Amino acid sequence: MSAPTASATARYAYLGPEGTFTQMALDAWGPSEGAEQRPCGSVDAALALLRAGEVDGAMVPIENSVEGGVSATLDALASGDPLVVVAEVLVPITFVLAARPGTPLEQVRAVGTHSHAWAQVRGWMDERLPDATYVPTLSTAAAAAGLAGDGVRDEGEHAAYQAAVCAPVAARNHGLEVLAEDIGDNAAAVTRFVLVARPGRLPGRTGADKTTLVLFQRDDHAGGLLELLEQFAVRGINMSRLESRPTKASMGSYCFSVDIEGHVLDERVGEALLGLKRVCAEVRFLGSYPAAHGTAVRVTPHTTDEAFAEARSWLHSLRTT
Ligand SMILES: O=C(O)C(=O)Cc1ccccc1
Repeated sequence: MSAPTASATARYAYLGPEGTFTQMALDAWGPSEGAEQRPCGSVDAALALLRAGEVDGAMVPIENSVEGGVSATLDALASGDPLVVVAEVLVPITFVLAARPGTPLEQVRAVGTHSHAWAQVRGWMDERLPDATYVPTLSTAAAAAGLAGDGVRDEGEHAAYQAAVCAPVAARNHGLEVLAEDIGDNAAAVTRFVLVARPGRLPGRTGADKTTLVLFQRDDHAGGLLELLEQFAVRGINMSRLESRPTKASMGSYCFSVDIEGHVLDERVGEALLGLKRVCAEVRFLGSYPAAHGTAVRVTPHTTDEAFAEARSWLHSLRTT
């Protein structure tokens, strides 16, 4: 099937409200003029709309260069009705500290934001607001909205924090004052977002592709993880992410969430999947899609499609003569 492109009539859910980094990723992914954007309060809510068929795709954060994997997304994709990643987007992140107009920095005792944003401004906070406590919110823009009193249930309800860490656009949207700009500890911080769809849209091969898998072991035994990893190693497949997540079935039971370089249509990836299928209790295929960096995967001479085809025809000749 063809690679997905943003379509004017399509409907996309995203981790909202308006002004999140996830919305920036959705805007950066495709020309969304005419396309419907549906902000959702959580990653789970966005994926539920997708599973229910109410939207055609959902943009969600999956990983960032400072804090690692976004557990809510990894877990939601590892269970429930199958979904697949059809595109990835990298967004450079710039954080501001915003407050209701007239709030001096000294009056900030608590700060609201998304857990991944907090992890990226911890150094700045330690230096400038060492006594401030952290109040987790479902997104950075939700923290800004809560501060401004926008969208709160009860008129009298006020946020339990005096400042929010959010994108400059979220501060603007809610009429907040920026107390400090560029407060991220790592200027090179990047977050990776994925566009998820219901299965049935396998993006074409580009030569610079990634495949995402969740691997469930049959049982817990010595060398179990090695057994999974060697399926990639012997076929010259590089991994770009590996995380263990609890399966939630029992204490100590983990599955492995993995990104590898290559497309399911590549022979070496197909062969690795066959190997994994034999040794795993379950292999969940979460899609093959173009890598955002666009750099072609380096393939060693003995793991090209041609090398596999040649070996297969040699075996066939042994069996048929
Ligand atoms: O809360 C947001 O704006 C998001 O899109 C999630 C997030 C939070 C922090 C860094 C990157 C993405």
